[in-house]
Amino acid sequence: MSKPTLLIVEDDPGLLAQYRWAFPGCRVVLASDRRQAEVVARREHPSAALLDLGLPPDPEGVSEGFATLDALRRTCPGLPVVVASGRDERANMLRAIAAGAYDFCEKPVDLDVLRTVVDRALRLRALEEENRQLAAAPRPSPISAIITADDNMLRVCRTVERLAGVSVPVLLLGESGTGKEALARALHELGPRAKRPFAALNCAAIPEALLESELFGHERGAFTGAVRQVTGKIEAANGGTLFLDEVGDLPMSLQAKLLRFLQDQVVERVGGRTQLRVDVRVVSATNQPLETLAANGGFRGDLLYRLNGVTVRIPPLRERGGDALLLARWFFARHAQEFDRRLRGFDASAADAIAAHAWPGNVRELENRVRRAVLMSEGPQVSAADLELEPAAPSDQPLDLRTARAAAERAAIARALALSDGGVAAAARLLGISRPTLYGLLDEHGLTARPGARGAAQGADGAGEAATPESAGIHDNPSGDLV
Ligand SMILES: Nc1ncnc2c1ncn2[C@@H]1O[C@H](COP(=O)(O)OP(=O)(O)OP(=O)(O)O)[C@@H](O)[C@H]1O
Repeated sequence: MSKPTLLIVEDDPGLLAQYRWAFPGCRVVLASDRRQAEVVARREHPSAALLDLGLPPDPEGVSEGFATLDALRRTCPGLPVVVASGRDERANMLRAIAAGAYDFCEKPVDLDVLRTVVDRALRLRALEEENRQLAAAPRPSPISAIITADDNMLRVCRTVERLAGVSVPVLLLGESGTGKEALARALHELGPRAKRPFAALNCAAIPEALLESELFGHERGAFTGAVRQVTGKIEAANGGTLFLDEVGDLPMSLQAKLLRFLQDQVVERVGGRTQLRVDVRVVSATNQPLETLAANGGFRGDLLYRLNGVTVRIPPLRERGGDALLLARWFFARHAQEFDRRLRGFDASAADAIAAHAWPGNVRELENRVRRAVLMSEGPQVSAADLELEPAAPSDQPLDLRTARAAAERAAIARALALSDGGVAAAARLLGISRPTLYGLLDEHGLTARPGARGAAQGADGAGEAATPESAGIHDNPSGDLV
């Protein structure tokens, strides 16, 4: 863990020298007036501050001290500031507390007392930060195969989780590659049928002539070439779940037969005479507007009614906030490991292009592009060209200023996250803002950091930070920590 940063604002060189060594558990940064205090606070994001109220140009009064307190509270909201002031200045101390100071210490300070007060302020700050991170952490999807931080998609996942426990037929509506099959499997695996079979049939991928036998099976000799008895998907799914993908492509003749099965839960193999009782949960999916099809006579209304006990609409990837980048990083990590490629994530062009692309093929398209890029990339980082994506065109930026600013802010954050591989501390540094501010903006824009990156980000925060300028009152100490 890196040491917490303590900002000390004091104009007395003797006291500064004393303070410099008084907090071995902290990285101490110094400022001797309001301007320096603001500069250092903005750059160093201290966890606590100690502030002398008598500062130049009013070292005998308190006006500058109060102005500095105000400035610090504006620069670093939530920063606990411990105020130090001369004896018999109780009224000032109380005024400081009323103005938002965390605590006060009388001068001349007793270092042991001061250490205790500062320590308490630091612990408070750490606790607040931890709570904030927990609150802002991406809520995990209840379905392990689904990576998302988008509220609507999380709602879909929770619905699927709830529906898994009951056997109602579920109709999944969504564009190709949005995760319909993944969710159908989740409906099966999270429910009581999990130990029984899951059988999937893509109604659009099988020629009409073979589809009936695929679904219902056939007896030996049922038709030319039927040399042996074959079990259909419905029978194969007995006790478990049958997933009918692209159900909108089911030919009319089979729609009637499927309806009979759904009504009676019995199947008859092609060429057979016996009716077999089965217990099958049906989950179906389509990217076609079934209701319109039904209204136009292209799909049986009574079958639609049977299939959609509950309809779950899956949003396309382009409507899922920052999911494209989140998923891209996730697939990147997976495939870089799979292919043993030591790449350093996405470059800026890739991050921009991923955020700008409309993803007509949704998650499947995204995974394919990332997999290919991981395999083919020749540079240290994956670029837009590696992903075979057009560089993001600035021309579709909105003209309305407020929207344009929000879009630009969102794009910059997404880009910084991608460049820092989802690490919050590094992204905040790239953006020139504090981590708390970034967490706030992530919430505002519905973006997420790399799941699990928060701890790592915290650890990395102090480590690589170059905080120097003497002008801002920062000096080196022999231990190598900045004091
Ligand atoms: N949110 C997600 N997180 C991780 N992987 C996902 C997610 N959504 C989809 N996938 C993966 O993307 C691929 C495509 O998903 P899936 O086959 O479930 O889509 P689909 O909607 O059924 O597509 P189609 O309609 O073309 O059959 C699969 O490999 C799936 O595991």
